[in-house]
Amino acid sequence: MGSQGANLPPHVLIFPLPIQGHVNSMLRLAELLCLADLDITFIVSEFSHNRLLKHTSVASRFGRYPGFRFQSISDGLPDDHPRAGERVMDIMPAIKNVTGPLFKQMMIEKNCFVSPTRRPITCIIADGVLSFAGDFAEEKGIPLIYFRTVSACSFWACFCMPELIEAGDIPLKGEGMDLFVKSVPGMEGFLRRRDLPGFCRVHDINEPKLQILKSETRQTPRAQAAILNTFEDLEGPILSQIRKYMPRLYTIGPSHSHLTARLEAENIKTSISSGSFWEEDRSCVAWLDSQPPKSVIYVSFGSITVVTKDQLLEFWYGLVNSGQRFLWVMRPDSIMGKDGESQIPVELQEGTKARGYMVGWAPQEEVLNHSAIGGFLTHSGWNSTLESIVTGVPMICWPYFADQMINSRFVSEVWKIGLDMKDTCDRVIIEKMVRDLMDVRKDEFLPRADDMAKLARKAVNEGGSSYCNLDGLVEYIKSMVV
Ligand SMILES: O=c1ccn([C@@H]2O[C@H](COP(=O)(O)OP(=O)(O)O[C@H]3O[C@H](CO)[C@@H](O)[C@H](O)[C@H]3O)[C@@H](O)[C@H]2O)c(=O)[nH]1
Ligand SMILES: C[C@H]1CC[C@@H]2C(C(=O)O)=CO[C@@H](O)[C@@H]21
Repeated sequence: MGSQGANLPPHVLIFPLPIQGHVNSMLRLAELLCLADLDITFIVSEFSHNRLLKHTSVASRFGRYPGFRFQSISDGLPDDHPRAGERVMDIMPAIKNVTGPLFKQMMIEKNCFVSPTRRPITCIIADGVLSFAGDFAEEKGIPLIYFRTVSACSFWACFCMPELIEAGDIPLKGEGMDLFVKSVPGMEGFLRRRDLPGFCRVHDINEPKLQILKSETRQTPRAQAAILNTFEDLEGPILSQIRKYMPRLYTIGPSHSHLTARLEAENIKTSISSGSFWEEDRSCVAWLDSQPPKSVIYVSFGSITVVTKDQLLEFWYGLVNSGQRFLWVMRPDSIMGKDGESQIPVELQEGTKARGYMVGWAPQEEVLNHSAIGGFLTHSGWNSTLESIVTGVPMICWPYFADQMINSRFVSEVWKIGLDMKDTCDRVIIEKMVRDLMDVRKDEFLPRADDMAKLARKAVNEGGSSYCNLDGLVEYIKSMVV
């Protein structure tokens, strides 16, 4: 590198698993690093890139950072693959077998993205489930940091999978689901088998989803450092366990409010940018404007959940019969086996007209921030959980798969900011839980949710744990440049 090159900033390659929740949080990390004047190459699948360009302002959002570049790559799945429901797990072998070799070839052909104005990649920040990126980094001697986009509690339970297998807690055969699990240190006494990450719900330990998550998670410590989208006051005891294996662990979350705080501090005026793969229907904000404070329960199951028609009806009756107002996000691809318009019972049509509003995709952060929202019926995806925590909105959790199973247990039993409805889908239970959250027990949940929201905001503002950790991460990335 010539004398001018020596002044160039570090060049970080960021590589998320290309699904909504992961791309969202890695884009926020990318923007936080852009604000620290680092050069970024962001690897995104062609499928996700097209969605982002179509439905978001990502081009103008990152246009203000001259050091930021997108680089697209195939995710190994055909264009018409649903990338939702059970079939989302197809992305794991596809990305390893197809994207992995393409990535290696791209890095070699492009000389690690060197240019007259950019250093070759000085550090790779890869999604914690992309071990092939770690293999490449190790082979080429490039410093490696893993960013696992789920909760610390889910990461830690996955890390303990070998011990869980040894103890006979997995494979979960549908029996003894309420037995407490003893081999996840720090979670004794409240974690039941049914709360383990959904990947443990297999009949045979050789099933690929268990084996993939076990090996991807256990290889994390080979990275020089790890990043988690959480904060110390939320998951401190679990973070202490993880640090026994990975002492250089940066918690920088909640990343969405961290980004807002840093942009405000820099006086950069911007609207919330969600990185959505679907068109946001903003009409729901106008509807919320006309509702009383804390009167509406927001219902959304994220970007992957698929429900059967029977489950849909149970939710619908439960919501209508609760007598509460509701705003419901129903993604166009979220109903299993939808075949034309089926007849919607008249009482549901009337109940919805009177107190409900439905959209295909909402500006979720803005919705949760709205004064009319009093509760969130969620699938417990980690981004949704954090967005709810930051806004002090109590939750009813209906986890669908993966980390959601354990996140929901933490919401109800550890943080006590909501109710866990896992493994049931019954209109009577839904009606009761909605009434409890929004009315009967609201004075129990709201103050605790409010306290946690204050801690979250403290973490991401100047002097807070996530704020200081991000500064530490930037310094560490700078120190890696040779
Ligand atoms: O109408 C909507 C619904 C959702 N969102 C956003 O979409 C994201 C959804 O993320 P998340 O809640 O994490 O759910 P998933 O999309 O299901 O995310 C996947 O990725 C997460 C992070 O790794 C995991 O925690 C989840 O279990 C996994 O399903 C959030 O930022 C929401 O704000 C919207 O903007 N509008
Ligand atoms: C499709 C799933 C495979 C791994 C990811 C994950 C994780 O623990 O990192 C949880 O659920 C999904 O987001 C991903």
